[in-house]
Amino acid sequence: MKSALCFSLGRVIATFACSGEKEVNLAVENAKAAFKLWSKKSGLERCQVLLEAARIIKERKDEIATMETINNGKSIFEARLDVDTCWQCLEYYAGLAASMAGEHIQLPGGSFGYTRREPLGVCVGIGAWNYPFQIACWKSAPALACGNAMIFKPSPFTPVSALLLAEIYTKAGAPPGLFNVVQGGAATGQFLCHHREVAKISFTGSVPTGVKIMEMSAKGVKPITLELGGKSPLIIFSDCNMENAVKGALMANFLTQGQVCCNGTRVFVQKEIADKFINEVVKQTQKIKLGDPLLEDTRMGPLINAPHLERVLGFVKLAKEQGATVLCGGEVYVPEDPKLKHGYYMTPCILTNCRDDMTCVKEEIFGPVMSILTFGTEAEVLERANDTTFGLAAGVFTRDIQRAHRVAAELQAGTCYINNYNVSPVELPFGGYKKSGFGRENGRVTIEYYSQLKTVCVEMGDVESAF
Ligand SMILES: NC(=O)c1ccc[n+]([C@@H]2O[C@H](COP(=O)([O-])OP(=O)(O)OC[C@H]3O[C@@H](n4cnc5c(N)ncnc54)[C@H](O)[C@@H]3O)[C@@H](O)[C@H]2O)c1
Ligand SMILES: O=CCc1c[nH]cn1
Repeated sequence: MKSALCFSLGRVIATFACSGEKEVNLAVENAKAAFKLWSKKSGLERCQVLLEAARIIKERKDEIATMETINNGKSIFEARLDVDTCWQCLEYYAGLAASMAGEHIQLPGGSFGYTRREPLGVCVGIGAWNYPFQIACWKSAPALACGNAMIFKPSPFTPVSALLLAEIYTKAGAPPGLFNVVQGGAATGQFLCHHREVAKISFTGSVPTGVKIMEMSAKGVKPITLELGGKSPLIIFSDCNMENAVKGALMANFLTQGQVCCNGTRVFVQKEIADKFINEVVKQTQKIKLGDPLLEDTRMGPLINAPHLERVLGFVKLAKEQGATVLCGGEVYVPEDPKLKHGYYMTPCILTNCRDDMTCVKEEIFGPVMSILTFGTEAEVLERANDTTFGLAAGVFTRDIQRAHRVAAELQAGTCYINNYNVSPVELPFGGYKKSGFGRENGRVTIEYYSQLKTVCVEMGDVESAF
């Protein structure tokens, strides 16, 4: 079976064989062998390998970013920022690996107990196509730090950059098979999820696939992390710093051509400033440079593939039919450069006159489409912002510090941004409420999702038998 990689510019750049059951079994066997060695290493020894891998990522930043741009279509400018979040992630979990420890608990009569934080075994990571290298790092770094092995399956639309990570871990001193990449789509993913020897699955992707992963993991009673989709609200109060709010709205909608899970695509603007905000946000959106993603000044490249472009354009068409007004964009874009003419480009789109019941406001579009809604009061906007089955992220722009924290506390979302949007420092946990999933990536807490706690109870006296 072959999987063709379609570069977002419309050309096939490589083909990969999809892994079947036999290859998945082999990857699991190799991972088990690597786990035996790796899980016996001290935290400091694991830290050293992760730090060396982070160093190599930094050293090869431009090469990895270029590969990611070719892999996915995002601008080289953004791909470099993604790579920064990757080596930072490895450095962060390297530090935690070295300092991982259990507790000592004193019991009566000199007896005591202690806890050991132990790895789970062979973990599986399954990734989406929007942040291919970053997703592979965000999953593998905490997994390896805790002493696990990982088999990673990238999306068949972006199979390339995870292979670079495998090469880097090996160069950094990881045992062969510790981080293995298998290629393929749903069938390969299913072999991995059903495998008896797989201890944990960490999945990033859509809600419907997340439901299937949950069903498969339930059969094997396997712990899972689900990083799923969103339809996040961004609330702009009239007392905001307008310039920052406009910048924030662009950051919340147009990174990676709008194909970002936590995008704040429902932009609620307080009525008093709506006209001014809308004018400015349209002006700035029209300035975004589309084109060859490998050029330094490009800020938006093509969407991932033709069916996805059609789907996103379909949302814009439906929004118009349902009464929304297109203030800019929402159209196919054909760059002047003839070598780009087969790319899947569209212009970034701003919709106004939106209502909460419109499809563009309710469903995840996963493209460069911002829906603007107006509101009157804080209580009203909170109710509307939370009226969604998703809960990945949310944002608020205001100068009123009490209001900012009050609103953040009321928003039903895993991450709330105050006066910024779509920054992802590795120190902060990231993950969803409601149908956006559960479990977390990044931050100290992720150690708990890749390890299990063993309690050792030690008797220092004689057994007091009940019999
Ligand atoms: N919350 C997050 O951190 C996060 C990050 C990035 C993307 N996403 C979400 O991902 C979605 C877009 O990504 P996508 O289109 O690649 O998602 P998708 O669900 O179609 O695919 C994700 C991965 O799952 C695999 N897969 C598909 N069917 C499977 C099955 N039955 N069993 C096992 N594996 C299977 C795919 O091959 C791919 O590797 C959006 O909804 C987006 O919001 C979420
Ligand atoms: O797509 C969602 C994951 C993400 C957000 N920012 C960087 N990565």
